[in-house]
Amino acid sequence: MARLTLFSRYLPRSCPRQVSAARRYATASSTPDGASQQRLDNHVKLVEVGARDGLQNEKKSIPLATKIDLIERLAKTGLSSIEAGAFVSPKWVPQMNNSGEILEHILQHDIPSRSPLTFSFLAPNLKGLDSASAILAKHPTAFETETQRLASAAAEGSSGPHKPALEIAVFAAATESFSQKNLNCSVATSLERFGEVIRAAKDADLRVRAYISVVLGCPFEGYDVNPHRVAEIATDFLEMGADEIALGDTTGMGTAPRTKDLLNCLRKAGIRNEDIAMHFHNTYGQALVNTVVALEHGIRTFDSSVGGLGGCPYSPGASGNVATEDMVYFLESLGMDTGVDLDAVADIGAWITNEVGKPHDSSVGKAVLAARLRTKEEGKAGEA
Ligand SMILES: CC(C)(COP(=O)([O-])OP(=O)([O-])OC[C@H]1O[C@@H](n2cnc3c(N)ncnc32)[C@H](O)[C@@H]1OP(=O)([O-])[O-])[C@@H](O)C(=O)NCCC(=O)NCCSC(=O)C[C@@](C)(O)CC(=O)[O-]
Repeated sequence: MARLTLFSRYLPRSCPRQVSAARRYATASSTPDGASQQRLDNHVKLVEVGARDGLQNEKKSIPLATKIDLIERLAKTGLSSIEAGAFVSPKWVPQMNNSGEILEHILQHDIPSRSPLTFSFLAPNLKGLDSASAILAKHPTAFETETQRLASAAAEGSSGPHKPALEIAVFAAATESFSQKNLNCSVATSLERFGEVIRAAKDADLRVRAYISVVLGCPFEGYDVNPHRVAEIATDFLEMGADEIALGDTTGMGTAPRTKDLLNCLRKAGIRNEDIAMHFHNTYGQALVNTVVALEHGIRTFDSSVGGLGGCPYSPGASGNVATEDMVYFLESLGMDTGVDLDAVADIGAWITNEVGKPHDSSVGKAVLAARLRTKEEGKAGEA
């Protein structure tokens, strides 16, 4: 395993309060015998969120064909988890309005990929889950349930074509102000609704991801987000049956010391690293530094967005998620294995940012493409 010592001398502040140690939950990341499935070695799982988080704020309607093309291109790069859409109110997020057609497409076509795929869709309430479930019901054998996905993953040498697995994602906030703006309700009300969604999704044997937004800074309440509140919400989600907690640094306000503090708080609350994913936005350019902190802590699942697509409607000037290209290059330079083809992702980043008319926001992506062009030109000059 790669040795990461950059922040090993950093001493976190003490965590003054813990959530009840008596709380109990078992997530689907546990095998029946209790052994953790996640390999805490040098493998890092990247969750590609460009097609949902990356595109949801675009004002101009992006054609369905472009979204499907993006998802299919990403699937060929070695990325195994792809967030593909959101069953949210079209009045709130019009760009996600054709998520049902995207799900239909995924279920009706064999999407070529290097590894078994999981596609994730957001659902803010039972109405959203019902819309997704109605489509799944039309194609009951076209996808793997969570039980089937775990069995396939456990099967030695399982190769050949795989049906995709489906995941439902719910999303609460760590602050009341953000919850009101994003979900039009309090955190407590949102958790009640998400409890219903999670129960129904688990009854349908679907994997559930639970986001908590603004964990390291809120556009309305500032930097001082209470890490204990984050730990409480994460614990609530796990008790409801969520399989994974995705910690959203929505505004990119997170810093290395506060990332460390937050993760220590979650650890003291009994939340396991293998149940946590980090979702960093790069607005302040801190995403890779915070990634090192999380890696040192033992986290091995990170979200990213091809080309650095994205933004936050409530954070003026917010840039997108950390770019997938930057994450692949950075993680592999540390000796970690992502399984993702950097060249292929760099091509997709250039293509989709051009399609959407956004600046290409991946330093690594641009550098890879420039280096490739230079090599080609030198080759031509050599031949002449
Ligand atoms: C939660 C609500 C619906 C409440 O919105 P509301 O207005 O309070 O709810 P409502 O129940 O009064 O519904 C309003 C209208 O929306 C419809 N509606 C209601 N639900 C649905 C649904 N599921 N699908 C389709 N339509 C729906 C409903 O039928 C109704 O239509 P009308 O009767 O007026 O014609 C709304 O606030 C909403 O959709 N919010 C989602 C906002 C969103 O998608 N934000 C972005 C995702 S979160 C994120 O990006 C952060 C993350 C995850 O990336 C991590 C990070 O970076 O932090």
